[in-house]
Amino acid sequence: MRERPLALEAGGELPGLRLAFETWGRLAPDRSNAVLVLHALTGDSHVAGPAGPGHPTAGWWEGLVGPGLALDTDRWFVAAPNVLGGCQGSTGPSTERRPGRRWGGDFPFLTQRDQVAAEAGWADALGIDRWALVVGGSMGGMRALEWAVSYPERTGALLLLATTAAAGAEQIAWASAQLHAIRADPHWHGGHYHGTGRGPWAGLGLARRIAHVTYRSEPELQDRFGRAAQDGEDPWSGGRYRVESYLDHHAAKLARRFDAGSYVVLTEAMNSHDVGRGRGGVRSALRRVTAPALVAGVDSDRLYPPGQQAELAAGIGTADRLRLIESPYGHDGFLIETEQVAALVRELIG
Ligand SMILES: CC(=O)SCCNC(=O)CCNC(=O)[C@H](O)C(C)(C)COP(=O)(O)OP(=O)(O)OC[C@H]1O[C@@H](n2cnc3c(N)ncnc32)[C@H](O)[C@@H]1OP(=O)(O)O
Ligand SMILES: N[C@@H](CCO)C(=O)O
Repeated sequence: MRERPLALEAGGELPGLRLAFETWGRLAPDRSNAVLVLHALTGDSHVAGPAGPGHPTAGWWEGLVGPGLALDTDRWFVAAPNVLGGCQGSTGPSTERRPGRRWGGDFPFLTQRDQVAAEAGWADALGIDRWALVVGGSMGGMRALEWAVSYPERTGALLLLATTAAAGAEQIAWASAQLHAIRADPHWHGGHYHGTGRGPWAGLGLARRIAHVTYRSEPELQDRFGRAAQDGEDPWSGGRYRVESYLDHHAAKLARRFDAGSYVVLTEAMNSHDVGRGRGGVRSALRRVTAPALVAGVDSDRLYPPGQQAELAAGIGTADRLRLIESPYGHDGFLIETEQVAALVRELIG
């Protein structure tokens, strides 16, 4: 819980904010072994570990964090906050603004910088002045970059995965379609639906369908599903193609575990991302990074194409050449190809 309100970049302030977090390993007496892991849009603080109370699924980077793994918890103290504006324990639209009243559609507009400022306050509370490594992919990579630019003295090393210096026109365009899908749902009610027993779940599901296609690659979808019909269904008489059923599954799964209001707030925060804003542009901002850095893209990523990571690798003076994760899975490759991510972690801090 932060005592002071957080002053927001767009104006106004957010009082009484909380960030949920998880940690693994032990913080060294000199506090030099702390690693910050930042999750993507619908991720959470449960980076590793089994499913259990409060965690309907196993960790999303299972295989990366634990004894003997790349983020070896016998050596590193790994910490992961749930992003500000999210819905897995941190303050967001679904949390109470005051007793009995949720934020809903009154939750303020956030930027990645606001979210990182909140994380810096949380790091202060943990007593961590400097991270040995800050790592994140996609939206987590945006925040990792903001950490390295806003707080170079607190960022010991930097690993950026499948991310960008600034949200591009196409990324904003895809996001815009998703925002419209949610806001067009008759149960959206301007974001004030919490506690009514109903919500814009159809809209959130539609947003996830749109997003999920962008998270995967065309060859993967073609190889995996082709033109096949879903078992027992006929697309020519009201049934679905197998790929439609797959998207329906991901839509329903997200609608069960994620808040639409958070999806809107986080998507708008991603759209706002421009590390160069107020800093003389992207190139000038990237020159602020002092941490040894690695930047990697996924070779089949059509949402955050490797050209965006090439810009980062070229602009960050301390970065090595651009690395490519080889994967058929598109943007989600940074979540799925954990062995290749582990190799990058080891190269940077191993
Ligand atoms: C995994 C979590 O949700 S953890 C919670 C935190 N979440 C995050 O961090 C978000 C990050 N996760 C994600 O974005 C995705 O879930 C990923 C990237 C991990 C998914 O990657 P993959 O393992 O490649 O999953 P994939 O896209 O193949 O989907 C598999 C699911 O589709 C289902 N599926 C496959 N084909 C079909 C079909 N024709 N019809 C219906 N369902 C189908 C599978 O049964 C499986 O279901 P399950 O996930 O409920 O077990
Ligand atoms: N599948 C990931 C990708 C976003 O970068 C998520 O849902 O968070």
